Amino acid sequence: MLATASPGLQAVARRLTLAAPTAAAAQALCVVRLPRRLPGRSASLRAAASAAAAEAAPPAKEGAEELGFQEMTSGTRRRYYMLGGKGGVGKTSCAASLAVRFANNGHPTLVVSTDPAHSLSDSFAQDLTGGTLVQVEGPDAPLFALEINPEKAREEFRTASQKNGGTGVKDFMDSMGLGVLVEQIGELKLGELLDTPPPGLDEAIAISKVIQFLEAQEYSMFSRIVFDTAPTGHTLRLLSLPDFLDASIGKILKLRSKIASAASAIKSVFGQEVQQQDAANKLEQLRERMVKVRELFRDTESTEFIIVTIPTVMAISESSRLHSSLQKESVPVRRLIVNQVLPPSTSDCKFCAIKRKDQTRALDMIRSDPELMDLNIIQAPLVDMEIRGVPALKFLGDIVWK
Ligand SMILES: Nc1ncnc2c1ncn2[C@@H]1O[C@H](COP(=O)(O)OP(=O)(O)OP(=O)(O)O)[C@@H](O)[C@H]1O
Repeated sequence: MLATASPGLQAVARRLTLAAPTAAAAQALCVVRLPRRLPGRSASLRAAASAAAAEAAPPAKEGAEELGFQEMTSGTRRRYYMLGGKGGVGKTSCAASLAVRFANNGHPTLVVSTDPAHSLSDSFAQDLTGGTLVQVEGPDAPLFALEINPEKAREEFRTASQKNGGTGVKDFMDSMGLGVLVEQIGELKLGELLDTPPPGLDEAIAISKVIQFLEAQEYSMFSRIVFDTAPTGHTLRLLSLPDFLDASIGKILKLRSKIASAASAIKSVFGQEVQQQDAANKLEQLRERMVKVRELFRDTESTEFIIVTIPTVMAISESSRLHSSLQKESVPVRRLIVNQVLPPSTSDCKFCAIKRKDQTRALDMIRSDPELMDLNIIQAPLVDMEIRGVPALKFLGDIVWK
């Protein structure tokens, strides 16, 4: 693209990609300038935030339900917010900024990443890795982060499945004329199910792990839980996963009961019954948790899925498909964040004018898309530097979550 661009455009593009975010670059690009000094709570920061918010205010939409931050923060009953969308649109930045905003409004908050490629640590500019609760330094009320390691979470199921079967059992059952049952188990590919999991299983296990955690006393303090989910494809597969697991685990459990009587003989020779039982129990547990994940996703009282997008045709088309799939699965969606919107400016920068026109077209597309037009649209401005660290997230959060 650079090769065919005009010299002027090339110069701007070079500045876009190479330059450190200077005041001049920000002005040329008409982005919202993040205050250079971000002490977090200074009056100048608040003033800058509200000026940017006024600039980037979403157009009033007739007939749309008014959904502000007030509504998100009211009440102490626990609520879950899941942010999802296409890769790279700003899911983590929006999720982390929402978590900071909740914490600064007095809600003990937990922000969880279930994306196998975590970026919470990068976003908060703090080490939050390790798969356990880590307190985020900075906000007024307690804010904890949890990066779930899907690989680790899957390990226990894989271990159980590896114990399931083996040639010793097969030979023994063959000799008893029951080899066909072992083959049937083999066909179910129980081991493979967990060794090379179907897409979405990692994410499902990660979320189910969180549900398991949330039942523990240690987690009872959190009144707001924000999920930074994996990109769209994972989310969609995750939603269809409980049915898939229901079917395969259901078959396994049926077979287990068929085998039960014959297996008692095996037990005395190989001690395998206990292991079979163990694997089946783990799978049954997994299935139960998947059902809970599905219930959580569909609970309109406590859960909301927020789609994050950017004003480009490709991202909006994907958001439209995502919303359609979420609706089919009865997942409550009420808000759409359009991130990285160029705020209005009096600058005559040609690049910005073209870019803004493109974005305006994309925003119009949202307003006429049957899947998206009824959602509450929140516009988040493009700021002139990477949003990293609590003060920057607070800045973004104050603009986005009004
Ligand atoms: N409004 C914004 N203005 C400027 N930069 C932004 C904005 N929102 C996000 N970014 C930047 O865009 C990059 C990607 O953002 P982020 O990691 O939040 O996206 P993501 O959707 O979570 O990505 P992934 O799909 O890879 O997890 C980051 O460098 C972030 O700082």
